[in-house]
Amino acid sequence: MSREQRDDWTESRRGERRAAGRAGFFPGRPPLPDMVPPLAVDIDGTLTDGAGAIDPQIFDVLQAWASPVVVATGKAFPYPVALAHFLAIERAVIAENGGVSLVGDDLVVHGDRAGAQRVADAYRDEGYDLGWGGVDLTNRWRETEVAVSRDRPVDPLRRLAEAEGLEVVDTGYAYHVKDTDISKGRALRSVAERLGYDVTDFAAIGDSKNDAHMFEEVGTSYAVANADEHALAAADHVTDASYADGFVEAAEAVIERAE
Ligand SMILES: O=C(O)COP(=O)(O)O
Ligand SMILES: [Mg+2]
Repeated sequence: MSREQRDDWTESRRGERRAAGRAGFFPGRPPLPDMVPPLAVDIDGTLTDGAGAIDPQIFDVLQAWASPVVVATGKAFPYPVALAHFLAIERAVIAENGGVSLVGDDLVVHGDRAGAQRVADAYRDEGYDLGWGGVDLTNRWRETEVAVSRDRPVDPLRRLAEAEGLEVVDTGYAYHVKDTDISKGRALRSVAERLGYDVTDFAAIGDSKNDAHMFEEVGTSYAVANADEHALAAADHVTDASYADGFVEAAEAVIERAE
């Protein structure tokens, strides 16, 4: 299959799924309206269940969503790209807490890894490892930051990060050593423009501190019930349900407001 054929196939699949979604063909789901806001959605703690696995119920919602869906995560770039690919939704992703963003073939790296790498090297020199075991798939593909397991000491990490003018963000899944001016919110402003929207057109759904900047930028934001204090404080709304159940609840609330 040539690239053009693949892209045509993806476009037609996306059209079929959206048509199915709008016709209410998905189990137990009313038809989705044509005009819904573009959606920015976090992965860990939002599209997952309590054990960290992607919850299949999110597939129908994201595939049928009639406006762009931006997957915005603290994870390294390959993770959201793979999720968008296998969902056959457009490639509009934010990775590394806003350090990298992609819209179609337009890839922007908003930072660099050098400072965070110096922090990681100094942390190791003090006798701490990053906590990911053998092959470090958490950091292997990172270009703008370094993530450390939450079961490792955070005080020396914060001290070393501050000495480099960097910050440590605890997402509930990892400690991220990153530039202070990089965020999902700043990257979403860029992605929205590249998609032809204003960032305030978006609805955003997330669960932790690294989503708070995004919540402050968008038109309406939802924290799922399992969110941390930072996300709960920054969100316009909080769902009753947790994890992916909370995501579906928030998505349905966005739809209701759009009708
Ligand atoms: O990688 C993390 O620490 C959290 O990832 P998330 O932004 O998708 O929740
Ligand atoms: Mg999260």
